[in-house]
Amino acid sequence: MHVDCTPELVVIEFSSSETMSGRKFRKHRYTKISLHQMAWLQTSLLQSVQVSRIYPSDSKHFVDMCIKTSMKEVLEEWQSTTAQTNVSNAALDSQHLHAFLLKHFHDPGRDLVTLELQPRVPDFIDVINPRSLSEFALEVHKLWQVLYREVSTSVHHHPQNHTMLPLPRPFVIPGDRFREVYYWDSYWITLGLLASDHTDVALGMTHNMLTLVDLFDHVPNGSRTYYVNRSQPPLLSSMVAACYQARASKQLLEDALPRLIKEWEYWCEGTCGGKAVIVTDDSGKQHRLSRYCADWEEPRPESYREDLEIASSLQSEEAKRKLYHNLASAAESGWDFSSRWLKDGHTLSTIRTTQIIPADLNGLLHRTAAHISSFALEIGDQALSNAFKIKAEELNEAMKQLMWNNEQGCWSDLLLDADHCPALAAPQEAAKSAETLSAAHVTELSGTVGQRSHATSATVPAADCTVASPRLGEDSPSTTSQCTTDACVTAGLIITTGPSPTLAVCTGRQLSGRVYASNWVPLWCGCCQPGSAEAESAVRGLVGSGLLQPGGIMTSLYDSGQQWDAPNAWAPLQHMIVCGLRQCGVPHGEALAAELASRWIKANYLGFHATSQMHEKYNARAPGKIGGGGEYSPQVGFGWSNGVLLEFLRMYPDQNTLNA
Ligand SMILES: OC[C@H]1O[C@H](O[C@H]2O[C@H](CO)[C@@H](O)[C@H](O)[C@H]2O)[C@H](O)[C@@H](O)[C@@H]1O
Repeated sequence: MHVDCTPELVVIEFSSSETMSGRKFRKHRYTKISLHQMAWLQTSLLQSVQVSRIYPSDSKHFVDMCIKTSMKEVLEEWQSTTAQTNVSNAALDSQHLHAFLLKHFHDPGRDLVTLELQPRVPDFIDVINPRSLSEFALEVHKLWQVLYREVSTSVHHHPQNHTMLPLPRPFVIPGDRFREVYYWDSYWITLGLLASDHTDVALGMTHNMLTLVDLFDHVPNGSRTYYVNRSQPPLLSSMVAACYQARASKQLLEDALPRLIKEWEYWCEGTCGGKAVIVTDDSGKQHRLSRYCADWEEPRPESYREDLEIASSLQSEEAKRKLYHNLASAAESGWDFSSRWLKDGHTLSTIRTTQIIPADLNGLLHRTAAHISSFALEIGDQALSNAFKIKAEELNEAMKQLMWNNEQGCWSDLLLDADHCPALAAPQEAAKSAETLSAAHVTELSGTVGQRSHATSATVPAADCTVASPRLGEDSPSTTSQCTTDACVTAGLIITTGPSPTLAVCTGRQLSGRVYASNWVPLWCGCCQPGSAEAESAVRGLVGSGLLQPGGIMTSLYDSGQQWDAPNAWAPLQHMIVCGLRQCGVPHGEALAAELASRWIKANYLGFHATSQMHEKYNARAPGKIGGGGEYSPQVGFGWSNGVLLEFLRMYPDQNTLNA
C-alpha cells in the first residue's frame, strides 16, 4: 500500500463476486485488510442480515461477529446460496439465513480476551471524604478489571476474519455493546487509569492510538474496520500530555510527535480531504477551520437498519448518499446524534453535519497545536515548536473572529452553505469524475480529487444578519441585531478556489444561536487568556445558559429525543468544562468548577446506589437518574464515566456536603 497521506482514490473491485460492486475510497491510507473489510461491509449479505432483524436487539451484533471459515468461503457460499434460491442480492428466508450464519460465524466476543489487572488501591481513595464516597470510589476503581481486554491471537493471525483491529497492547473498553476501543472515550479512561495508578495500562492505550495513526494516518472512531472511515474528537495529544505528566519520558514525546503531526494534517491541512475549510471574516481575511466529514456514503454497517429507515423518506439516491455521509460525519463528532446537526432541530433526515464548523472541534485542534508546540520545545526542537505555536495562534484568531459569540459568552458553531460549495460536497461526489479502475482486488490511483476552480455565488444569511431571541429551528441565529430579509440576501455566499485545490473559500457564514455545552469546550482548550474579558464573559455565559442543572451540565437546551441533547448529561462534557473553569483565572469560575464537579459526583453516586452500575449518560435534571434517547438502549460499564468520576474525586476529595 501507498504510505503517504496524499489525495488518493482507492478502488476496490471483487470481480469474481456479484455481491460486491466496485467501491471507491478516497483519502488516507487504509490497510489492505480494512479495505477488504470495508468492501465486505457493503455486501448483500450484510444488507440481508441487517434488514431481516435476525439480531433484533442491536444492529451492531452482526458486524461484531467473527468469521469461522474465511471471508472468501463465506462470500462464495453466500453467492451460490442466493443464486440457488433465486433471490440474488435479496433477503433469504430467516431459516436459511440462520443456518448460514451458524455455519460461518461465531457470536461477538471471540476477538477479545479478558485479562487480569494488577490489583492496587491508589492513595487518593483513602483521602476521600465522606467514607461512603470513598467506598464508592473503590467500587468504581475495581471496574477497570471488568473492562480490561486484549485482542485474541486469532485477530493477529487471521485479521480478515474479524472487524476488530489488531491492537498491540491491552486496553479498557467502554463496556456493554461497546466492546472495542473508542477514540475520545479513551482519553477519560486514561485519566481514570492514571488516577488509579494503572500507569502502564494508560501508556499502553496511548501506544495503541499512536499505532493506529501509523496504520491509518488518523485515529479511527473505534478499533473496528467499520469505524476507520472516520475519526472522533481529537484528544490524542491530551492523552500524551496526561501520560507525560504521570511519567515524564521524553521518549514518549519523541514517539508521539510525528504521529500527532500526521493527525494534525488529517484534520487541518486539507491534503487528506474534506475536513479543512477556508472561511473569510468581515474584513475579508481568510481563516482555516475544520469540520467533521467522514469518508463514507453508505448506511453505517453497525446501524444499517436505522440509517435505511431514516433515508426512506428521501427520494433520490444522491439525497440518500448525502444523508449517509452526514450521519457518519455526526458519528465522527462523538455527538451522535444531536439537534446540533439537524436543520430543524429534531428530524434526522434534515442532518447537515458537514455544513457546520464546530466550536469544540476547532478548540480541540487548537489544544493539539499548542501541545505539539510544547512537546517539541520539551525535546529541543525549537523550529517545530515555533511552527505549531503559529498554527495554534492562527486557529485561536480564527475562532475569535468567527466563532466568539459576545452575546452568549461562548464560542458558537458556524453554519456554512454546503449546497453551494462544491468542495464541501460528500467524498464520493467530489471523486465522481475519477475513473474507476478494474482490478482483481485492491488498486490505488493518486492525485485525482479536488481540481476545481468554480466561482459560484449563492445567498445565505451572514454573521451580522440575525433576529431577536435564540430559538431552536431552522438556522436560529445568535445575536439581537436587526435583520431584514434584504440584508440577509445581499450578504451572500461566494465560493472560489482556495489556496489549496481541496479547500473551498466560504465568505458567507452564520453564527449558530443554539445553546450546547460544546460552546464552552474552547475554555478548556486555552482559547482565551486566563483572567481575560472573554474568560469572564464565558463564565457569565455558562451561568446564564440554562445548562447548569442539579445533576450536572446538560448537553443542550433541547429535548429532541436524541442522546446528545436535553436532559442528558455526559461525563466528558462535565470534565472539559469543569477543567476549563478551574484554569480560566476567574475567581467565580473556580468555585463554579468545584460546585459542578460535586453535582456530578453526587449524581453518579446516587445512580450507582440505585442500580449498582455506572452508566454511559445521566439525566441532568434529576440527580441519579439515568440518561436515555437515541438509537440504542442505555449502556452500562462505563469507561469514561468511571474515568471522570475518579478524576473528579482525585481533584476534589472533600465532598462533605454529599448528603446535604
Ligand atoms: O452504534 C452507534 C454509534 O455508537 C457510538 O457512539 C456512541 O458511543 C461511543 C462509545 O461510548 C461514544 O464515543 C459516542 O460519543 C457515542 O455517541 C459510535 O462512536 C458511533 O460511531 C456509532 O455510530
